[in-house]
Amino acid sequence: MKTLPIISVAGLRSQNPEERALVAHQLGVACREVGFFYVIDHGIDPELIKHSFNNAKRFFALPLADKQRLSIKLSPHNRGYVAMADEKLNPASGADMKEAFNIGTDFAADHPDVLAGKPFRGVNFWPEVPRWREEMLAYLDACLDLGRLIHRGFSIDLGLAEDYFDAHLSMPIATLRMLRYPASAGHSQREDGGAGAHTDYGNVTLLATDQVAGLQVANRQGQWIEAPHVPGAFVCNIGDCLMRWSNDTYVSTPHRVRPPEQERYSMAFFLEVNPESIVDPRDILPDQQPKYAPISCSDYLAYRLNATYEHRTREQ
Ligand SMILES: O=C(O)CCC(=O)C(=O)O
Ligand SMILES: [Fe+2]
Repeated sequence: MKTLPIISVAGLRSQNPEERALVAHQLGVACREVGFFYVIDHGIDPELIKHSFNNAKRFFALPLADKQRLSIKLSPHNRGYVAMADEKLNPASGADMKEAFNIGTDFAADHPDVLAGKPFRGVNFWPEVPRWREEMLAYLDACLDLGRLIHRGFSIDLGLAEDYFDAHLSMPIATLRMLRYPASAGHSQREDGGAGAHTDYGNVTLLATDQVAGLQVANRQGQWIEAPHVPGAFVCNIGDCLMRWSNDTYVSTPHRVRPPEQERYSMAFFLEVNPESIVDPRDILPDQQPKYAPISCSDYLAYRLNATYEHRTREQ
């Protein structure tokens, strides 16, 4: 495998079940074989994507002190700013030369789940940039709709009721992460210096990239292949939670970002399911011997994030 498959998901919106089944089959093959594919004909307005990239740039251009005031270290709910070299996606390797900003499903400070301190139910941090909040929430919502649609394809492929995941995606943990990788100008020694090799934690990730190369994906032979920018496409990949839920039927695949020649921006939308959803392989594949014990989505995600960020587990 030298290139990633490109899948048009328009057929998932068809009234005709055969057209939906055809796309579901293509998704299923990709999810079993590589866990990575490009999604085209996704229906998200290119203007919205363009505005979102511009907003990400406007955020990263703020003075460091303004960004640090929104630090992820102030949020137990995985929201906020991650400074340059503050994250190691592969702890065995070095620090990632990138900065990031996370927003999630938007909750008011007086929402009952926020007041109750439920995991991942927290307020977002907002930069003081005009129209920023509205536009980024519109983009997050559009990604969420697309994520739900793709899950319909997974359900068909896995032989489940077509709406199987709908109940698990009614109020999911959804994170939009803007990323900026500085230009290395050929100086970096490490191939994984932008982002260390890792698998994603949730169900699916929808990644929008700019035109600067950098993302690499491991193929089954353990070789790193380039995942170049494909105009108008999202890079979509399976995360560990869906791999676990599907008893390893679908695979989450390691990927990394090499230090780009020029400054590079990307936006990753990570979709998990509802925090209280129980991820149990027996529910998806009742005839198989389960390889994993049941776990709630929020417990699984907290366990994975705690391994990535020291600040989450450090004694206060
Ligand atoms: O920026 C990219 O191309 C990939 C980012 C990524 O893999 C991640 O944030 O999980
Ligand atoms: Fe990733």
